[in-house]
Amino acid sequence: MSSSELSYESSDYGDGDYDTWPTDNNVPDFKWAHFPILEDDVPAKNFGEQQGPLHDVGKLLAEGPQEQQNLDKFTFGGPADLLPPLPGLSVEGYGPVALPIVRPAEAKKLAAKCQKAPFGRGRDTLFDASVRKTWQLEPEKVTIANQAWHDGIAALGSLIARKMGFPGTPVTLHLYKLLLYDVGGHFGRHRDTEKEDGMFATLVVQLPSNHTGGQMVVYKGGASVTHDFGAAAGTAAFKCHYAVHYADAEHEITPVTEGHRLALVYSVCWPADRDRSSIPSSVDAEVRAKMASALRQMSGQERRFYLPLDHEYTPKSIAGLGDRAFKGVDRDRLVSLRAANALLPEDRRYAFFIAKAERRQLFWKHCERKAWEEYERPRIAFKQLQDLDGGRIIQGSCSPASYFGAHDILNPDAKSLLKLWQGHRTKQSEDTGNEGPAVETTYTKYVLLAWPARLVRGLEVICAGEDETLSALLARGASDAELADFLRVVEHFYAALVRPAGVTVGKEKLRHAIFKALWARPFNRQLLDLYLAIFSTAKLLLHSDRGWNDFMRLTQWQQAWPAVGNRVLDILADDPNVVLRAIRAQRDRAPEETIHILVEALLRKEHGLGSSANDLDWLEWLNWDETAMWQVAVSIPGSAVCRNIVQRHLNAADDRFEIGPCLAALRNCRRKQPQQFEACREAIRPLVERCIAQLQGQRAQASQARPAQDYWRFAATRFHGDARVRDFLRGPERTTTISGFDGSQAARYFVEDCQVRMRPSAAVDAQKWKRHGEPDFTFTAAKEGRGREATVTLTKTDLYPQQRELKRLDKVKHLDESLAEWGSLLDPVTSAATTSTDEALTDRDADADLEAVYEDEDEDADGGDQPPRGRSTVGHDSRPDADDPLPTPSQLGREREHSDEDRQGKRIRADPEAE
Ligand SMILES: O=C(O)CCC(=O)C(=O)O
Ligand SMILES: [Fe+2]
Repeated sequence: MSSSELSYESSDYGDGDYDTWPTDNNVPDFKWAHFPILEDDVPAKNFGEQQGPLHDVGKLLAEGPQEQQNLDKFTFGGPADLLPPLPGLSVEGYGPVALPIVRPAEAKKLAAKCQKAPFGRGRDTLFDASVRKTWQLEPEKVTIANQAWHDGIAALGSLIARKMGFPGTPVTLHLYKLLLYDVGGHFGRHRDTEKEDGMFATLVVQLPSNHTGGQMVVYKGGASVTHDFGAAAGTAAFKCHYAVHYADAEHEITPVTEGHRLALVYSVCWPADRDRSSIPSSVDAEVRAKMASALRQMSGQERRFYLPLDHEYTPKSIAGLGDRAFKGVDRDRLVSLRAANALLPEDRRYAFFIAKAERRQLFWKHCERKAWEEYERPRIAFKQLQDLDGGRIIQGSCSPASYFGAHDILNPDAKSLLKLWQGHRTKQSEDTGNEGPAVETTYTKYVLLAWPARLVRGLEVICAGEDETLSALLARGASDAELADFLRVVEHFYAALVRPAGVTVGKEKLRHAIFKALWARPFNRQLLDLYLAIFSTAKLLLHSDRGWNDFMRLTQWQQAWPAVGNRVLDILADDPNVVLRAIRAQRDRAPEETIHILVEALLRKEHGLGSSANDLDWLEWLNWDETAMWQVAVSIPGSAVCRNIVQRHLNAADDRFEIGPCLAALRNCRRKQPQQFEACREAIRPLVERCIAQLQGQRAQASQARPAQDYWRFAATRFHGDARVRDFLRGPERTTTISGFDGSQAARYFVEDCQVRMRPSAAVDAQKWKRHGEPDFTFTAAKEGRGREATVTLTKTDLYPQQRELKRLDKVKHLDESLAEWGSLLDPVTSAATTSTDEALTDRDADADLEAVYEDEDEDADGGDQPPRGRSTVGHDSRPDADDPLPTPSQLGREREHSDEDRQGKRIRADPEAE
């Protein structure tokens, strides 16, 4: 908006009974008078729909027939040829008035019969000669004797109707005041009050007058029109002249500089019984049909839209008359829209409402830059919704504005944003202390709202407020059916609006109130389903502690949970992050079952937790480990969690997984929840079977004795001394003789070196092997001969191959035991009965099973003189004992802090080839 447009202030002046917007915000403007805010305007091409049905409707409305362009001649006038020059005017207590008045004494006498004319500001009636200076007389004190005058006035009514674009409409003219101006008489810029129902314009008839000045200037937007009442033509003294302007047009009467001016003011009104359907639509049938098809399309998409009205209206006229107060293009557009709407099938029609729209924007003065700046984006609100004839008000103080998108504005004239909103403006100033002064500007303007008729119940709920509607329903003991009806509306609007935007707060209060209401009444599946349809994301359900508590109540609700539990889990599974966050925040105070349920939700979805490598991170983040997962998994009835974890491991490409925690959990389950054991075992079976198959493979390999020809091959030898010795140790020969020494001394050193590298103490004492690490060779070295003839004879000893064989047998035994145990867990007969085996097995460390992985030292020929590594270094201490009560998540979390390092080595591979 340009500053010139903004800098004019509509003064709230009018007649004594001036009717204005509620003016509580209207602070006198001494300090803020001309704050130079330059709000950036937005051209029509940058907002609203640019292509699509609403845009089409706008274009069709703008197209209209040509005369529509003239409809809005907001003011017109000229010589009143339809009126006789002499009305036969007489005034009570004065008698006939001779026109024009020329003698000051007469004027004075007439003025004595009149009152000083007041003007209104806000709700007050004031006298202030600097604003208005004229004499006025009530119509009751005026008589007009000339019948031709009355006929002329009636004819003028028809002319006005025609000029304003509704030919044939019998508008009526009511004499409102007689006005007399002396030298200096004037009336500052103002808008007229709509003095009576149906008044939409003002007609001024200036009686033959002998004066200069006293012209009427009518403003609209940035433009103005001046009516000089015959001054230029020199006819003022001999004829009547008239001017008509819409009631909302601002106008002023310039000061009379000479002589006297006498005028009659008429209110121009719609006929009292005006029937809306009698107003002809100015669009032809073809345009109407096109418009109908665009409306139909929009209504099918449940689109809402609004049309900012072009004219200004007072609350009184809108409240009293509804759309009958509409003027010019507003009236015509509404007629067209309604005509097109009427062509639609009933369930596709729009319902139209008039609403008072407010566009508020806060500006503040930047202290340093000394400039006014936009403080925040403008806020729009629609208030005081009423249907077109004003008969039905939609109650409530909530604005449905957020249910209209940025594209839902109908802008037939392609006005810029600020032009569109230009209307009544109020300002409220605030001192915000250090931040400097702030000014809130509010543009107020009536709009036509279009809302799909079949969804009007939704509009009612939105306007009344969901919370308020619910409390009202509950307060009057609404039935389940009524509650369901309400929930359906909320579902329709709220869910559709909020869910895509991901809004989580705001309606949390409503969610809680609804849940409380459902909880308080006997279980009703339909209501609960609606509740879940509205709050259908993990965020919406678990938002805040209150959300969590309600969720817990739901899980413990005996009839409800079995009915809707699955659905809830599915909802939660869609947003694992939210669930994880909730678990983390709540687990110290939540009952274990609730945590279990949430974990189950996490594991439920194919793409939920458990389907990617990140999942392990999630668990880490949760401070949960595999053991805890299994503990939870097997303890959940139905063991859906088990199936999920199992599936996750079966799917994992690298089949990296720990069977230990799984078996421990399974054993625990057999002891603690025998009734559930069967289901868990079946869930876990595929995984255990796969492990058994792997163990069997390992056992098959381990059970094969070494072929005789390989007996003296110490294939894994890592001997870092002389390469000849290493090659000998790795080879099939038992003895070899090495020669070519520089002398006896060199041969002796050679022998010593061999002995050192063999770590003789370990080599001779098998019992110490475990402690010092197992050597991967045993041999003796002996020197023979002297001088350059000296040789060293190396002889492999039996100790190493024997230990190797013992270890192999041990491994076979170990694998047999594991296989027996795992088999027993899968075998229905033994697993159901044998508690003794059970005890024995549970005492054993489950992870020892995995140490039995076949160590094929032949493969293991890398460097380094470390003893062969033990395969599995699982941190046994870190894992809760299988016989302990199921650990709570918090226990697990605490425990984890101490056992991170242990756990590093915990994930091992069941597949020996992969190591
Ligand atoms: O004096 C006139 O012509 C009109 C005065 C006027 O604007 C009013 O009474 O509201
Ligand atoms: Fe006026």
